[in-house]
Amino acid sequence: MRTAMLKSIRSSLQKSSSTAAGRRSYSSESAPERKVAILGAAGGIGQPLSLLMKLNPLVSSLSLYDIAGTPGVAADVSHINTRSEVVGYMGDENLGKALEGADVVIIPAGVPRKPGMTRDDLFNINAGIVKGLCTAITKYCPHALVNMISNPVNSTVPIASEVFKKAGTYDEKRLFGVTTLDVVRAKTFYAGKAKVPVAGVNVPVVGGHAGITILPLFSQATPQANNLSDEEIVALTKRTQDGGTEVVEAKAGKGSATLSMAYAGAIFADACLKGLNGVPDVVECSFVQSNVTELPFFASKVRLGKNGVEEVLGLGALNDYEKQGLEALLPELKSSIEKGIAFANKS
Ligand SMILES: NC(=O)c1ccc[n+]([C@@H]2O[C@H](COP(=O)([O-])OP(=O)(O)OC[C@H]3O[C@@H](n4cnc5c(N)ncnc54)[C@H](O)[C@@H]3O)[C@@H](O)[C@H]2O)c1
Ligand SMILES: O=C(O)C[C@H](O)C(=O)O
Repeated sequence: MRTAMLKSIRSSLQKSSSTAAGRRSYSSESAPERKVAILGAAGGIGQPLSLLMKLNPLVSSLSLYDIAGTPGVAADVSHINTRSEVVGYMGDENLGKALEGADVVIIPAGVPRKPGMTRDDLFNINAGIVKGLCTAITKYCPHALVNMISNPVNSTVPIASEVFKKAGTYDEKRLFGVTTLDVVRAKTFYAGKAKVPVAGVNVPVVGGHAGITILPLFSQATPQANNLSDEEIVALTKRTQDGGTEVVEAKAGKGSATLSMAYAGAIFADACLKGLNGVPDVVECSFVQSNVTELPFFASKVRLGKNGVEEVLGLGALNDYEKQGLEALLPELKSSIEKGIAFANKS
């Protein structure tokens, strides 16, 4: 999937460098019309994500919304000679127009961490932002696939589900917490340690998206590396769990992961679009409503289809270390989920 996306980005870029590019018709123009809305499009994630979605030939309409700054981002991105029409919308009064008819809504709106903060420290601000945006989704595009990036994902996804339930629009197949960055990191770190080409690596990451709730399953990594010790697997697990903090500390007060997140968000949105378009066997990890554990939401591999989630796949066989990790994460994840549900129902 990633290779396919890179190919399509490369092919778009190659076409851009041709003088005849503007007159060429792209084969993807025969793909269905798809509107993608990005809420928080002028932010650190929003801007590169807008660029990557503009490069995606499956998108015919790209709607960029933020409380400020979107006219500039939209004008800039709109000059790229790819398929989608780009429109920027700014301010609450334009949110409805931004969302109307959207097939996929990606939400990176909200504040990022600073060093010393946990993702849960963002709850007080981001919970309200997500609640407001999801309320608008119930009115203007209740059938859209929602890709939630705003942190704490372990709570913002339950908030969204409650907002949708209250409005009578909830469809568990259409709500996703974006945990793709954990998979991206696990692949990169594993390939580096195992000394295998990263392009062919796959690592499922399950649980949630914060600290120990992020559980990479290196026992299921492909290709299986036999050259890694137990200590190295523990270190890889910890690095994956702390990947976000590694970036927050390196940025030293200037925010959290934006570029790698935009990449991960673009991969996940691309998978959603492929699923909607009927491409078979599109599988990504995501934090979704789930029966895989006793918790109502859990990240695991998910098969995407024409209605969103087609199948939530099980965890597969875990080794003892991963079983311990699973037991350890459940209480924290449960309390983050409950915190989100309680917030959404408070008013
Ligand atoms: N899921 C993940 O893996 C992951 C990875 C990285 C960051 N994040 C989270 O993504 C969020 C955004 O991070 P960032 O670095 O882009 O932050 P940022 O501050 O650079 O950008 C956030 C944008 O949201 C906008 N915004 C605020 N309130 C809004 C509203 N009501 N409607 C629309 N837009 C609104 C802001 O104007 C800003 O442009 C943070 O919560 C961060 O923790 C999640
Ligand atoms: O770590 C953060 O605060 C941002 C994001 O969740 C990440 O994993 O990079």
